[in-house]
Amino acid sequence: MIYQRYIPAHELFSAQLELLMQNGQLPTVAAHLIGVAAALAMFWPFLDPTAMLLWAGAFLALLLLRSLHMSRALSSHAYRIAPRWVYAWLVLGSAATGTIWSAVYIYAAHHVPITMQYTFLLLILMITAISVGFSVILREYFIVYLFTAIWPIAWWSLANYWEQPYNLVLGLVLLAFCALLVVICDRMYRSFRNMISLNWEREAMSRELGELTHSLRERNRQLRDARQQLTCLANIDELTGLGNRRMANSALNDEINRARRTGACLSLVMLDVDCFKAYNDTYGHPAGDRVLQRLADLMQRATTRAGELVARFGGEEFILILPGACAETALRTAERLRQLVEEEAIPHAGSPQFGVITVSQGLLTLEPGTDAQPGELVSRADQALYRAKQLGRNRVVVAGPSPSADIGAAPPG
Ligand SMILES: Nc1nc2c(ncn2[C@@H]2O[C@H](COP(=O)(O)OP(=O)(O)OP(=O)(O)O)[C@@H](O)[C@H]2O)c(=O)[nH]1
Repeated sequence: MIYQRYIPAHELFSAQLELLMQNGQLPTVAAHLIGVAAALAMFWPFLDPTAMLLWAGAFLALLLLRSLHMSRALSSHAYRIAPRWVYAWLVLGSAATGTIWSAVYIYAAHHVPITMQYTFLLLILMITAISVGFSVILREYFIVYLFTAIWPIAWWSLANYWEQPYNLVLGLVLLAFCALLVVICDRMYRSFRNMISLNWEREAMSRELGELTHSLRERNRQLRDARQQLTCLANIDELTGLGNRRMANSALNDEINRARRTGACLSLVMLDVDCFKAYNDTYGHPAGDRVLQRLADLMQRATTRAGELVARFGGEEFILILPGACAETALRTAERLRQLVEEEAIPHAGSPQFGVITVSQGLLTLEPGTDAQPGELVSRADQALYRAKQLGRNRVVVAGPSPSADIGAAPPG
């Protein structure tokens, strides 16, 4: 469809019909009404008034029918559904009105003065000239009118050349007039058709462009979604739904830079499940997985402040990044988490000291104005965690300036 640039013949025909009816409906009725009124005024003294009124009534009824036909065809879109049928009726109406005018002229020629007769002819020619303006959209439609309204008068004039002095000349002039109008009408018809085709092509192209833009937008959206999904997959730990090590590293980097810029504190907690190997050995690996998921929930409950992030750093080790938290606040958070885990009371027969799942944590705070690399911070927090394990597990150890200065903040209760 996108490569089609020429209007199909049936669509061109329907468009011509539509244009003809839209533009021609009013001028047709108006021109013929003026013609009827003028004919009545001119012939009233010479012809039988009753016959004239009957004629005018019949003509008006015909005009009304034509107008109704056009309105119905336009509103029901019949010109698209059954264009041939609509066209046939239009041509029939055109032939009927043309025939009426020529018949009236020929009849009046025997009953009215010659000046009146020629004035009437001028009137018919004027109506024809008005018609040419819009009815050439469909060449044949106009030609039918021309050959029913003017052509018979021309031949009648030639056939009766002896009756009136100018009949011969008039007949020849009218024949020439018909020929001229046919040529003009053909030219106009071609330009109208080109205009419709061009219009159609422009509309088709802008429609295609619209569809193309729409599908490109849709494609972009899909790509954006896919990218988001990929980013998500690349940063999320499948088991716990927390961020993974990759996300943690990137967040830590960002937070160190932010802390450096704003001069705020930044704390970091490394957390490890105690005696987890024993748990796996006792309860099985799937049960161990479920414990990790429950712990992930607890860690999220303990870190609700804006900007705080929990990630799975690897295996059964987790990291908590606490932007803006100085040592005291961070210790409170870590301790609350330790208690939450303890209170969760997940049975752990393999934990000789506690009998439930516990966690050890190493906490490190980056004081304002201190510079450090992410790896260095993680390593120092890890050392504090190692100390927590050494000191008996289930506790938080705050990293000091050196490993020997680490502070075991929360002895097991
Ligand atoms: N179920 C489960 N176990 C895991 C996962 N990742 C690591 N582990 C287990 O975690 C255990 C870690 O054991 P260790 O490093 O020896 O430490 P631990 O037994 O926790 O002892 P401490 O750390 O000294 O208290 C190993 O048995 C791993 O198999 C996991 O995704 N699911």
